[in-house]
Amino acid sequence: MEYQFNRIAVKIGSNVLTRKDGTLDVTRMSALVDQVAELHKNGVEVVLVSSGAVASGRSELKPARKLDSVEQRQLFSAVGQAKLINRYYELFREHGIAVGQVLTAKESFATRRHYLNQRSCMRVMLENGVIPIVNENDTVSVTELMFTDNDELSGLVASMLGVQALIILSNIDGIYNGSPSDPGTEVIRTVEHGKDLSDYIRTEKSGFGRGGMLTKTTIARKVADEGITVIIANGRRDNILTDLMLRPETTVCTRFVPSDGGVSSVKKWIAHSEGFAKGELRLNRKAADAVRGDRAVSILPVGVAEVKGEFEKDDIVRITGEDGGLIGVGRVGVDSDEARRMLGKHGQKPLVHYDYLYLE
Ligand SMILES: Nc1ncnc2c1ncn2[C@@H]1O[C@H](COP(=O)(O)OP(=O)(O)O)[C@@H](O)[C@H]1O
Ligand SMILES: N[C@@H](CCC(=O)OP(=O)(O)O)C(=O)O
Repeated sequence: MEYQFNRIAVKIGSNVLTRKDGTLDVTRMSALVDQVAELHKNGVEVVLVSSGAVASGRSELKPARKLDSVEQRQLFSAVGQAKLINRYYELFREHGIAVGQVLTAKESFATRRHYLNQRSCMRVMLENGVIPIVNENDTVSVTELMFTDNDELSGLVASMLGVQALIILSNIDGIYNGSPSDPGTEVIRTVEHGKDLSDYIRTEKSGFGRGGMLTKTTIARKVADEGITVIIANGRRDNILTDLMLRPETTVCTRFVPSDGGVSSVKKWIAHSEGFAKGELRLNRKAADAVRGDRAVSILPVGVAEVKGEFEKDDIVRITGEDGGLIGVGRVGVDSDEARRMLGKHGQKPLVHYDYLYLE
């Protein structure tokens, strides 16, 4: 069989795995496992990012008192993740395939060392024919430091492992060019680099989801810019994965066309690290224009109007323009005290070298 990709990440959204009453949809899960197993047997490496812990725990329990949202998330995910991984384990075992659980948190990607550690964990699993099943560890994730949702996590995993495609499965056929429930609206089949979709995306989410279509679109764009095809499709459709892999032209989905420029491993890490930024370099107008231009330029002290916050050498900092708007993120070559001393001076080494600069 001729598959179009041989290493993919598949994100399965809460809504794909959850029935209307909140219980785990084992029939759907089993159908998806069958398809992943078929791909795996035909030599396609698959990493699964699966939601569904909170949703599947919720239906198991009747809390003794009213719980706040953090307690609910902790309790439901603790029970639900065990149930979820157990199901996956049993379903894949029927195909003779080993799976492994990777529970992670945003902090586990915070430094380059953490990031590489996560990468080696998943790489060694793939090397040994084990399918990693990744989810955020909702039992310990602190609200302010959580991933927006598993779309963000799946983008990070896809980028980190250098997959050829990230397939985001939700309960909808793709991104619609209007309200999905309005007659006359249809799925946008292809999204080219730079196409603005903001008019189409409504902020509402489906019943059990966390981030909604907005995070999917933001993540899809970022990942496609790194050279990875991103597909948003309906995980509730029969044979969706097999169809996407074998019959891409005739299967309804939204496909983000990947950029062809290769992005270095360090830049990929930086691209997904804005949430860890410790400080900020605010550029003057001339520097901002230069950085936004076509040429590859580093951030020199002479172009920085203000250094905000405290940071160490090699931390991630936000790069902003005169108006404070985000231009990019980068790994800074000096600590904040030294950066302040160098501010505005000519003939100094770059504060952020171009190789460690990711522009939005
Ligand atoms: N333009 C749009 N096209 C498609 N879906 C949209 C659009 N705008 C908002 N949505 C909503 O996004 C939802 C999918 O996101 P989400 O609830 O996060 O799902 P998941 O749990 O699978 O991640 C859809 O069910 C739909 O209600
Ligand atoms: N870690 C959570 C995932 C919640 C979440 O982000 O869901 P989704 O809307 O599918 O991206 C869980 O397993 O319930």
